[in-house]
Amino acid sequence: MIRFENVTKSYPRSNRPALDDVSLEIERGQFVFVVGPSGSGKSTLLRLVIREEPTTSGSVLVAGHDLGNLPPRKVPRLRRQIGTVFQDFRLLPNKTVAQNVAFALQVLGKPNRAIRMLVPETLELVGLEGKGRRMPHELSGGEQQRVAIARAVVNKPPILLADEPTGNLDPATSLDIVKLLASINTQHGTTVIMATHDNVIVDELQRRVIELDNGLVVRDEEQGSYVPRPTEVSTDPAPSPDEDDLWANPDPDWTEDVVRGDD
Ligand SMILES: Nc1ncnc2c1ncn2[C@@H]1O[C@H](COP(=O)(O)OP(=O)(O)OP(=O)(O)O)[C@@H](O)[C@H]1O
Repeated sequence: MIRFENVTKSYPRSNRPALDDVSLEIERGQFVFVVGPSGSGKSTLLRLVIREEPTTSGSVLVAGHDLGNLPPRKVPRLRRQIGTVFQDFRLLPNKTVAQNVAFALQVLGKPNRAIRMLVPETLELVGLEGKGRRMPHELSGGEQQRVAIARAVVNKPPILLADEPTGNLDPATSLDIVKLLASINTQHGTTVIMATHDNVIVDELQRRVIELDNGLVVRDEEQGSYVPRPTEVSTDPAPSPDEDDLWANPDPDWTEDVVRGDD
């Protein structure tokens, strides 16, 4: 379903590639942890899957489509197949929980009848039944992340990307959130790729683990754990959070496309 063929990604003004000749394949319905120290390339790997960034060399294929050959007008269609969840929730602060989730369907031009059915169904899936009228600031961090997950999956995308989704949560809440992602994976067959530093979670879930170090895949195990190596923390600054904020900076092509309802 997702294939990286000898993918190298170099950012301008960087003295080493963020991903260096990475080849891997993720089957439909898999749950995969991408682990590694800060700066090892985890977020870059996810960004390439939604074509937020082009590769420098090599190919990324999603459902058989080489993203390097995807015309810009088809990028919105790709992104509709991929839900995204981030560390910082990215909820719309002035909308209720239900409105946050509904908004993801409204921008896709879904009819109100479908929205009225899908929103409560999805809030129940993430354990937020009865909380649809709350505002985001009236929720705990774990609940806010559940809203973000509901928003990401309400359109039933086949792929869900989660970039450090537990980074702002305490250990018990983190485990609950990852168990929710795992249940979405098993119940709905959603392919889940989760970037994380959290070795406790990785050890608990015992799923496939792809470990990156300095842009290289150093380990790929079907059922693995993760032992972080404290000496390998990168000194490069992390990218600013706004750079990959799909919600704050929607791709103009994407917005136009969804407003037209172009399929
Ligand atoms: N937009 C960018 N411009 C320049 N360099 C970047 C950009 N984004 C990432 N990098 C660099 O690419 C490398 C990999 O970064 P990436 O964010 O993919 O790592 P990561 O493993 O997700 O890190 P973290 O766990 O801290 O989020 C780092 O050296 C980083 O500084």
